[in-house]
Amino acid sequence: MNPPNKITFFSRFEADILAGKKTITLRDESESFYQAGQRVSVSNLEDGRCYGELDILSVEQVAYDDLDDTHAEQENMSLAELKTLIRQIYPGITSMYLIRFSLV
Ligand SMILES: CC(=O)Nc1ccn([C@@H]2O[C@H](CO)[C@@H](O)[C@H]2O)c(=O)n1
Repeated sequence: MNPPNKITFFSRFEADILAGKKTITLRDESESFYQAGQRVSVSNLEDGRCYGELDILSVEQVAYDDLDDTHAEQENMSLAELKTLIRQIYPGITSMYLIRFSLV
């Protein structure tokens, strides 16, 4: 089975993604199937509305404890905000998948 060629984000990130201010996302094992070179449609989780396409540039594992200011900058937030957010979305997670993307 081919991995789904779509990715969803919380709708509050749409503006940052379209402006090129958010260029990475951190996901758990359930979304580790994305592959560099893949083109995916991007849509809002809440209403399913598709608003563009992303090229997946890389997928690599990263530990929660290794998140740094560079990751936060690529998420267009502070490191404290990013770590709090991850704790909310993925309670107790220690290892994630860092997915780099560019808007098509
Ligand atoms: C919609 C859905 O299924 N899942 C997720 C999971 C994560 N994220 C964002 O990725 C970054 C790191 O986790 C942060 O910016 C998160 O808010 C998201 O938008 N949607």
